[in-house]
This record gives sequence, structure tokens and C-alpha cells, in this order.
Amino acid sequence: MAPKIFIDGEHGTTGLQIVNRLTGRTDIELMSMPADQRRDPEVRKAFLRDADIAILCLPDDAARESVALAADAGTRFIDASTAHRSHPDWAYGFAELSKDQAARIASAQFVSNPGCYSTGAIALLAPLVAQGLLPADYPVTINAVSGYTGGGKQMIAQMEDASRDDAITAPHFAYALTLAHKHVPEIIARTGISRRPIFTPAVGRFAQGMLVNVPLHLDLMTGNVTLSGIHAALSNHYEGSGIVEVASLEEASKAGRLDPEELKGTDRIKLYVCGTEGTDQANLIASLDNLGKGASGAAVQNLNLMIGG
Ligand SMILES: NC(=O)C1=CN([C@@H]2O[C@H](COP(=O)(O)OP(=O)(O)OC[C@H]3O[C@@H](n4cnc5c(N)ncnc54)[C@H](OP(=O)(O)O)[C@@H]3O)[C@@H](O)[C@H]2O)C=CC1
Ligand SMILES: CC(=O)N[C@@H](CCC(=O)OP(=O)(O)O)C(=O)O
Repeated sequence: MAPKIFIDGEHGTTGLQIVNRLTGRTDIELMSMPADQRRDPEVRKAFLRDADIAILCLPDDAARESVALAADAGTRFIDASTAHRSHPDWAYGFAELSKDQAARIASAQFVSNPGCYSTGAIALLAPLVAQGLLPADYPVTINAVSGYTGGGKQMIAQMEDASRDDAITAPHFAYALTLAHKHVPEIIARTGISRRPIFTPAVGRFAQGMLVNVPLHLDLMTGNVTLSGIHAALSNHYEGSGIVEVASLEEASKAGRLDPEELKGTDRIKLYVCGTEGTDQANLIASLDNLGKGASGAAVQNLNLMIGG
């Protein structure tokens, strides 16, 4: 029998993207709740308990509530919110994190989907820590720009409807100025770095796409690290992946500029190792769609692993 899949929050930004990816599939039964009942806890409870897998596309508190409503019924969860990303009992839904991670996701009852910025940062950092190139206490800095859909329905409305009192008119703005962005804990937990990274995100006036930059001083890394060495470490780690691509050093050196919309509409992520060979600096850049590999694409990838598809 096809597994029953319920998307709690199916009418939100992430939920709708997942519905679009799953509609028409015959290997699953996609459950759907009437839109006017989406905030009724009793209706949600019934759907959550009847599902084989529930994909939570909700704010953190509502996601915790959904888990409490149905975990004892054996429902398996993919939570797209921040609520469980550093929780030791939840499998982290970044299948390329290590060679065991896809199997861990496949057998888990609880899977936490990574944050969009975290996906880029962890994709760049985790292999370097695991392979001993980046000391755990390296002072990591992460600078990023995201499309505005990363802020969900509310930010989309603020960016697209100039008549609102809270309309945002800027073409680009910096935020998380207190350096307390919600993705920092999962970046620490899932890369193995011990020193809290400085994370400076920004939003641009484009809907989907993102660039995550990690600039590095090579002389503060372990051993005689070069651009080629970093490139080799990332290429080895992601060899054979159809989802994570490491651009060649030649492509990165000739790029000149990178467009955050490059992978818009895809569920892939592309990593660039930039800089000048022979110098002491590198800039590692991850390019992805915040709603693709940064959210809904990753959720569907995790679902496929969980149902053995
Ligand atoms: N947008 C992105 O790029 C990413 C988002 N995420 C995460 O995914 C989750 C959803 O985000 P996003 O889709 O952007 O948010 P949206 O605001 O677009 O959608 C949230 C959905 O949740 C519903 N909802 C809110 N509160 C409750 C509640 N108490 N009970 C039931 N339903 C509720 C909303 O209903 P209503 O329509 O009534 O408001 C809406 O449909 C968040 O945790 C977010 O952090 C993760 C990665 C990337
Ligand atoms: C542009 C923007 O506002 N982005 C969101 C993060 C989007 C994301 O990855 O999602 P989670 O909310 O699931 O962590 C933010 O910075 O809070």
C-alpha cells in the first residue's frame, strides 16, 4: 500500500512547494486538509495520526505541537522548522553530511530538515572539519544573501505589496544584526566547530536563490592548506552525488561574479572554491535555491529516503 503523506502547513510557502513536487506521484498517497481547517488542532491531530509520514511546514511552536499530537501513534516526521535541528534524537536531514547520513534518515522516525543558510554553510564546512583541514576552534565567518521567500508568507507580502504599512522598499538589506540568527546552533552542532561562527545574512529583492560565503585564512587552517587541497577535500566528499556539485577550480576562477538565482527552481547545490592559488586566502561559496535544497527539495529527498523510493 502506498504510504500516506500529510503536509502540515501545506498552504504556506514551503508546504506549497512540497505539494507541487509530490502531486502526480503514484508511489505515495498525498493527504490534504481543507484550507479553512488548517489551524484546527483536532482536525490536524486526526490527519497527523493517520499519516505514515507527516511533513511539518509550520512555525517552531506549531511543529512541536504536531509532534506531540502524533509521535505515539508511530507517525514519522520530517520537520522543516528550526525546532528539532540540534536535537540528538532527530536525524539531521542533510543526506550528504557523511557516508552514513542517508541510511540514518532512511530508518528514522524523526527527521529534521536543515535551514537554508545552514545547508550552504554545513555543505562547505563539515567535510573540511571531518578531513582535519579546519580546526574545530577556527573563527568561522559566514556571509550570505537570500531571496525574500526565505522569510515565508509575511516577508513575501512585505516585499511585494508596497501599500502595506510594514512594506519593505529596500533592494537589499542586512539583518540578524545581533549575531543571534536561529541557524547558528545547528551550524555548530552539525559541522563540529566549537567556536560560535559570526553569521551575517542579508536579503535581496529576488524571490528564490541564495549565496552563502565562508571566507577563510588558509594559514589558520591545519597543515599546508591550498585552494587545490580544499577543492580536493570537497570533491572527494561529494563524489557521485547528483545533488551537490563542486565547480572545478577553473570554473570558479573564471566566474567573475556569481548570481544567487543561478540554481533557482532546482533542488541542487553548487560549491565554489574561489581565491588565487598561492595566496593565504580562500572564499568558499555555496549557491542554492532557499526553497529547493534549502527547504522543500531537501524535504522530498528525505521523504524518498524514508519510503525507500
Ligand atoms: N521559506 C523558506 O525558505 C524556508 C522555511 N523553512 C521553515 O519552514 C517552516 C514554514 O515556513 P514557511 O513556509 O516559509 O512559512 P509560511 O509563513 O509561508 O507558512 C507557514 C504555514 O504554517 C501555517 N501555520 C502557522 N501557524 C500555525 C498553527 N499554529 N497551526 C497550524 N498551522 C499554522 C500557516 O497558516 P496560515 O496560512 O493560516 O498563516 C502557513 O500555512 C518554518 O518553520 C520555516 O522556518 C525552512 C527552510 C526554508
Ligand atoms: C530570508 C529569511 O528571513 N530567511 C529566514 C530563514 C529561512 C530558512 O531557512 O528557514 P528556517 O526558518 O526553517 O530556518 C530567516 O533568516 O529567518
